[in-house]
Amino acid sequence: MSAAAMAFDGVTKQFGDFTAVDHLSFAVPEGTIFGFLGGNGAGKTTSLRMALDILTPTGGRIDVLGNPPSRESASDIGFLPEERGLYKKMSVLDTIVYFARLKRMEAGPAKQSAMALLERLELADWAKSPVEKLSKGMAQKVQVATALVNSPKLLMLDEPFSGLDPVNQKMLEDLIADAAKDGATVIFSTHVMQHAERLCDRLLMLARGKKAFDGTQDEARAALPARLELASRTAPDALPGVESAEAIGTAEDGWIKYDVRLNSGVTPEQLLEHCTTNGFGLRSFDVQTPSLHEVFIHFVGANEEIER
Ligand SMILES: Nc1ncnc2c1ncn2[C@@H]1O[C@H](COP(=O)(O)OP(=O)(O)OP(=O)(O)O)[C@@H](O)[C@H]1O
Repeated sequence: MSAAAMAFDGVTKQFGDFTAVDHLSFAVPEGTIFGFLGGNGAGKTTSLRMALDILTPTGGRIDVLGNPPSRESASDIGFLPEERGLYKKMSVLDTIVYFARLKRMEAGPAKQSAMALLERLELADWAKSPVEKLSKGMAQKVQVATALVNSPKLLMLDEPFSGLDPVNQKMLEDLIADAAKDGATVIFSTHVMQHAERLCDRLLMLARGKKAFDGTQDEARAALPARLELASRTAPDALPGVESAEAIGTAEDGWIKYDVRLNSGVTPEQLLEHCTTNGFGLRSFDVQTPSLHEVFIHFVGANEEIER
């Protein structure tokens, strides 16, 4: 694995008696898109704030771009906070340039980069307008631009999709994917599985401050018992490795469709091989890939608030 852009090692954060982040360890490999997934109050924002040196951990160690969290690294990091806020009277372009200058960009390149982002975000016509004239979603896109303007090595986006309509969500997904293609490491928090499903190389699932899962999407899916749909003449429930088989419909000529769940650790390939070797007639055999939502429920539980 390549070097880590961020690593937590046994990190805990307590607010009084309440433990918001509980002995959390994970690493974000450089150049990946990494999703922080968890329901409300899971500890996502608290973790990002510790990585940005806004909050100090109660215990454990954090490494960001090879150093402990510090304001010194600010120019290498782009951050979209959960609470959005910009100077209302400042123009859209000046706002983005202001943030670029804070990150030590020269005036010329700052303006160029800001305009390129505004074009990309379809906000170029608003460059001279004060921020207060923008809709909430448009203002959020401007704030995304302030995080991206200096092409930071590490992007941390806290709930970047919330408040955006589907067209703008897609625009932001493309922007995130392109930033990663250009070499940035992107960490974003969300409780909407679809964005994570489309974007993330790796995931961290949090439940009440504790790590519930950390790894790739494939690894997460592989941990779930396999499910498949098959059509056979005989019920498949007695086949080895089958946990349950529910008839879900009849195909022509007496073939019956079944929704089959396998025992943990049994693969669909093993079942198929058994059927072939033992002459168990099959008309169809379709492996069902679990959605990230199902994966989340498996690791974190159905009681956590989450959107599909
Ligand atoms: N400054 C604080 N003082 C006391 N408790 C806090 C503070 N900040 C966060 N918490 C608590 O820590 C827990 C984790 O909060 P956090 O904001 O990190 O969750 P989150 O995963 O980002 O949730 P959400 O999706 O709702 O934003 C919550 O129970 C929250 O009430």
